[in-house]
Amino acid sequence: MTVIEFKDITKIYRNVAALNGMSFEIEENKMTGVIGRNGAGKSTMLKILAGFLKETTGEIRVFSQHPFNNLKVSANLIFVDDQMSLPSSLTLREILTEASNFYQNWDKEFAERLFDYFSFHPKQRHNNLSKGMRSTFNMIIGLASRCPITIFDEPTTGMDEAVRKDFYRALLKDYIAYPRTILLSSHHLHEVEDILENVLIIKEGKTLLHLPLTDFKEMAIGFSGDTRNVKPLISEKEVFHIEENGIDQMFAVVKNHFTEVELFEAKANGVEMSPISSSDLYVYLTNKSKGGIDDVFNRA
Ligand SMILES: Nc1ncnc2c1ncn2[C@@H]1O[C@H](COP(=O)(O)OP(=O)(O)OP(=O)(O)O)[C@@H](O)[C@H]1O
Repeated sequence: MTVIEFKDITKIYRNVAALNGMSFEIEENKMTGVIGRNGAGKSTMLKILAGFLKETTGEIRVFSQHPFNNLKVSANLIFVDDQMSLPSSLTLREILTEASNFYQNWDKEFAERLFDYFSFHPKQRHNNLSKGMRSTFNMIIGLASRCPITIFDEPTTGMDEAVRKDFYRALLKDYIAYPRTILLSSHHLHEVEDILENVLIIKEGKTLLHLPLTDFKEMAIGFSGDTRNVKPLISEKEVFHIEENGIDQMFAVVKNHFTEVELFEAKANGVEMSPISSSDLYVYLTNKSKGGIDDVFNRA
């Protein structure tokens, strides 16, 4: 069943177009990674979906309803990010108690176990926590609430390496035990790819790709070798990346629609083939059209 639908959504902030006609659908109880470079529009999209912001144009449905200021949506959705505002007058213990009253699927025992594991003190206050501890505490709320739609927007900001690993592990284990629709945004595909089922890649305010991660991992192939042999192989193919490697040598990353015979012939011509990791492919696909960092150093 589809729980989230975006149809041609735009969002204009004054004169900045953050979303440029974004469309996608999310099925119930899937874990989807929302991946994109800085400024791609991830947070804007997630905030529109959560009902915090209103789209400029387009059609959006969450549980078949328009999410902006919608009670059904807010009662069944949690949005976790590093700016999550929690009452500064309450202690962490009091915040957990309030959360247990608000979220109907709240798992008190699970929240307590996470709270102890991460060594929080019940009398600490949220606004006195370090950046990483705040993210960790917010993560506890996000997990223990077990909302039908759970959104984590860059949840690991400030967390150290060990806590990040614990977070992803806890998220995966809890999702397997209590399946729900989870959206997890990140700039770093490599960090989250082990736990995702689907990936939604956003570029310049639009959906670039939305597919199962396993398909994404097999989507591209790399060819390197003599330019005379590589070029004919990739002509009329979807090319994601090209590098010239010295004189008459090149490396190309292309969509993998090759037959066994084509690959056999390429190998016979001395072309080397390599798998492309999903994080490398993501970087190639989301590179800016203006060229690379080297161009900054090349004065005309
Ligand atoms: N409140 C705002 N007012 C004006 N422009 C905004 C506002 N919020 C976001 N933008 C702009 O909209 C675009 C998309 O921003 P958004 O925060 O959604 O991207 P993002 O993919 O989440 O980025 P990051 O990964 O850096 O957090 C950017 O150009 C940003 O500058």
